[in-house]
Amino acid sequence: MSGPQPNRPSDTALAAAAGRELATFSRVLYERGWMPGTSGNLSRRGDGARRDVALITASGLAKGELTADDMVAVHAETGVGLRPGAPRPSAETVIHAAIYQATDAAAVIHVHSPHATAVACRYADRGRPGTLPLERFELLKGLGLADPSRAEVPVFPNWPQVARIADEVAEFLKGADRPPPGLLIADHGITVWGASLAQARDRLECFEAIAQLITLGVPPAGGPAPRSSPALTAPTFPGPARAAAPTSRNGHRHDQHD
Ligand SMILES: CSC[C@@H](O)[C@@H](O)C(=O)COP(=O)(O)O
Ligand SMILES: [Zn+2]
Repeated sequence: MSGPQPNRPSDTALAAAAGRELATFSRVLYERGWMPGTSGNLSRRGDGARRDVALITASGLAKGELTADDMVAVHAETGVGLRPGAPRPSAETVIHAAIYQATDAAAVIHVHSPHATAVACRYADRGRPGTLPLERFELLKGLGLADPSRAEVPVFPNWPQVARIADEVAEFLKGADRPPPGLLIADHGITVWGASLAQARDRLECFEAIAQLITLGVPPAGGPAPRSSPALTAPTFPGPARAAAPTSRNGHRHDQHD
């Protein structure tokens, strides 16, 4: 994004390219089922001299059908629209702005992916922000953490006033020492950031895959999963090389070690 401050992203070739990139990522995430209805929003911050500007998806549109003209230029760190009368920016622009203000992020993605949303519902500390500790998961290495063995993922209440969520996000990020690049909103979804849309998307995939394991019964932290967890009972495969393991009356398989 260079040249005069864009009123619409199509005002400059670079802004149009950024708008197309946002539309492409949005369509792919929509097609995964992570942006049902008109949910979800994406933004990308300008480079260099254009760092004060971010392009964000317009509010209330089907996120699988966006074009570059459906992106709105806002002030990156306040979320204030740069052109009155332009399409309305995402209702959650202030959350993106809080992240741009407190981190080095150049892209932010918010989706309602099912597993992250389920985990956000289950681990919410009702009425106040909390954190969900994550340990052990190999995919923590995909989050760019200083210490990939552990992350404390914040979980925020889904206040009806988005500005209140944004204030709590800003407060958390201000006080956190190298926080993970993602946050959960109870009963709502997940927001993830990175140095590019591709990096934010990769991190989002890692968060969602970890959340899927948690919804399958893997404890988020604190040692290995209990052997008795029904969702984690190992499948048995028939074959001549190994006799079937004896089974106790409660149906649990006794492992044989040879
Ligand atoms: C389909 S309602 C979902 C919205 O309330 C919101 O959570 C959301 O993700 C999309 O808001 P938007 O203003 O379109 O960016
Ligand atoms: Zn949302």
